[in-house]
Amino acid sequence: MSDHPYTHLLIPPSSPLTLQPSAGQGWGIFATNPIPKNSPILTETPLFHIPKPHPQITEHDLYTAFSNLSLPNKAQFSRLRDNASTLFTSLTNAFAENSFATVTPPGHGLYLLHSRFNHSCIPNAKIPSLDGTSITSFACRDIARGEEVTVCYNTDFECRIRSDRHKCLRFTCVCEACRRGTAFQVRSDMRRTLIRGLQYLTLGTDIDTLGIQNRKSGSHIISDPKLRRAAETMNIPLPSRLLYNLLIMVLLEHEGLLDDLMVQRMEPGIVTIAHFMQTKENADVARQAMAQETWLGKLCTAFVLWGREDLADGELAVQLRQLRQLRLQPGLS
Ligand SMILES: C[S@@+](CC[C@H](N)C(=O)[O-])C[C@H]1O[C@@H](n2cnc3c(N)ncnc32)[C@H](O)[C@@H]1O
Repeated sequence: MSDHPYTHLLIPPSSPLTLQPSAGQGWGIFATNPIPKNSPILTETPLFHIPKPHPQITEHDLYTAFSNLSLPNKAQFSRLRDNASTLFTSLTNAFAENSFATVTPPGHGLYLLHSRFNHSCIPNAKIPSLDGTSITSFACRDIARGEEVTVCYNTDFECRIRSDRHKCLRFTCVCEACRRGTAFQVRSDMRRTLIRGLQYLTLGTDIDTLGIQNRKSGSHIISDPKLRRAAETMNIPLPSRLLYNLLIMVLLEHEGLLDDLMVQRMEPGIVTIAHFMQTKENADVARQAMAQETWLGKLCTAFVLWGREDLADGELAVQLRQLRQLRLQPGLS
């Protein structure tokens, strides 16, 4: 182990991290000190950046980029191994396993250290989308000294079950949510199936068809045809919409996925739904629910709304249908 090429990869002294073997997943990055939730973990600039979409990046582009590196950087690059074991068979393979997409400028960069983070379906770290070519990862929950730092390699895994996730990953994930035969894994699949169904009810479409017109819908998720039709035509009443969204938050929390970034993404929509209600009794319950401290508290308080309708249901359905039309137009997101 002492002479493994990764022991020569340079970690900035300011980062509380070390590289070491990780059971069943090659090597990984581990915390050498506690890392508090929301604090930065590691900032890294790419060894090189290629301003092209991935399929257009050729072996020749990579060879040119490699040739232009300084000698110490060439040496760093030469330490990369396929999952810490064998040499990569081509620059294209090495780049595929060690690069991240950047948004501005559009392209892909080769990041020696962030590519050493192993994947977890319940990660403790995140890498926000890249503005500029420098990456900073941060802790999405408290990380203990000695704990492995992990990120989720895909963006929509919160509503995908184990078998579905493994098709996307191309390796057999060994994280807690994937360890077969455990009670946690069984419950995890149940929670993620429920989240996917609840998303169908609130968005009117399945994750696999989101934003795509005329594609086979994932409508098997909701078996009741009446409920499915109501979801697809955006006719789910506001009180149910609120309950479905609160239930998603509770399920995400139980799954260990409700970090601050997720709350920032989800909360504004839930607050809007609560404020949109026009039937006074509903609006009063929604206000009381939203004043509760925890997501479970909000859900329990809102539960009396189950099965109710609201005066604003029709107006909301029209607005949501318009919004969906806009999203489906090319160039709009
Ligand atoms: C970008 S590398 C991560 C670092 C790698 N472990 C190393 O030693 O260089 C991605 C590869 O690590 C392995 N890996 C990452 N996360 C894993 C996980 N949760 N379970 C099993 N293998 C994992 C897989 O072989 C994957 O193709």
